[in-house]
Amino acid sequence: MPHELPPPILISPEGSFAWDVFHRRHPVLIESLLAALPYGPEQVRALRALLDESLDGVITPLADDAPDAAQWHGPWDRGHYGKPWADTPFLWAESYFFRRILAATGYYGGSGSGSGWGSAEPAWAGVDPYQPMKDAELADPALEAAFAWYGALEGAEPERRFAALVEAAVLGNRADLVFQVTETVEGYAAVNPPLADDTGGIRSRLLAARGGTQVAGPRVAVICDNSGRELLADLLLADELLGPASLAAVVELHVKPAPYYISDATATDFGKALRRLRGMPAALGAAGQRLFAHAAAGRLRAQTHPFWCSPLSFHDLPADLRAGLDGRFLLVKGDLNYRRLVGDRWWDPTTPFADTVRHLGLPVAALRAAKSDVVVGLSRGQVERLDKTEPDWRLNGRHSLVQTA
Ligand SMILES: O=P(O)(O)OC[C@H]1O[C@](O)(CO)[C@@H](O)[C@@H]1O
Repeated sequence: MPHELPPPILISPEGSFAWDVFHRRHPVLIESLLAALPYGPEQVRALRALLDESLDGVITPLADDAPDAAQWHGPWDRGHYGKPWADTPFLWAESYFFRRILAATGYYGGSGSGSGWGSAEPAWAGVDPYQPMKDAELADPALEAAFAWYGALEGAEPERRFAALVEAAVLGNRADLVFQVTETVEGYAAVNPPLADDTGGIRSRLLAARGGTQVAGPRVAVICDNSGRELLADLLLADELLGPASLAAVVELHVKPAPYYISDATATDFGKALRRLRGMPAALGAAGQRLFAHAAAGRLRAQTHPFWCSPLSFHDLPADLRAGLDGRFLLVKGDLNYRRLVGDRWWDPTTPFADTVRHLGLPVAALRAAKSDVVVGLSRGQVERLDKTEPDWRLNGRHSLVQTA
């Protein structure tokens, strides 16, 4: 049944999760950026000015000569420039904040004054401000032990392998670096069973999509979220999809065209993660080798599109991207992508998942640890119990969802 879209989540009121992200998480984030790379006075000033502006100022547009000004001043403009940040939809404002970090650090060249383009001080151009944090996560020697379970899957039934790999891809989403700016991720053992678990449904849809050929499944488009631990798990899932069960003919990893939300995966991160995996021992390293071969054969592809760094929900997919996704099975990873998939709105959590993704017109699965207010597809009983026993259940990252439609 079609639902009217509920109201969007705004940054205000004070005390809401979105308010907390801007007023508690972002100040810590800006300090971490300043501590991570030796920025000069221009970048330091610009980062601090951005923070001040976002806490109680009005939204300044990008300079007209910013490389993506045409998008931000065109189809992505929702009339928020010149208005107070506090009155702005959370999704738009948070995404724009991350774009403005790139302007402030000079990622697109420029002085860091907020324009981000065309000045004579290009030293930080192309430098990912989050690279030190991403590199530290990928260099962690504990990763081998954290993925040791993978070796034990050898010889396991295909259903069990698939379920374990989906679970790892969901659990990997807990480890994102935005969340860790202010929250702690406990050991995986502390996680609850998923609030919704349609892992079996995903597998049967992929099998069904093989149709009469029985040779290979559909093209699967993974709308990636974080690099590091999450991307390693996603790569192992991709290997499984391309493996003997032939659940996918091709896996496209849709990564971000630029650094975004701290740990979001770019093509650089894809390369680094796959190299890290290939360097691991035994079954993990073998999976890395296979994935390199799949990449060379065109069965594993990293793809990107400017829209993945836009401040909009998937209701606004541009025509060229929508056409490029046609015929794909979408695997949508993570919390931010979930917000963009169903819409960053005050959904009644008992709204059926299928109703919220119908706008896409594509088969889709969402794999996500809950870290924001948006949630759909639960039963009234679940919601009442959680509201009573664990008031921050939507936000604390201890609950996950595996949903498909
Ligand atoms: O990496 P993910 O899973 O998209 O999570 C991003 C995090 O940042 C947020 O956008 C809030 O800052 C939440 O949605 C979530 O806590």
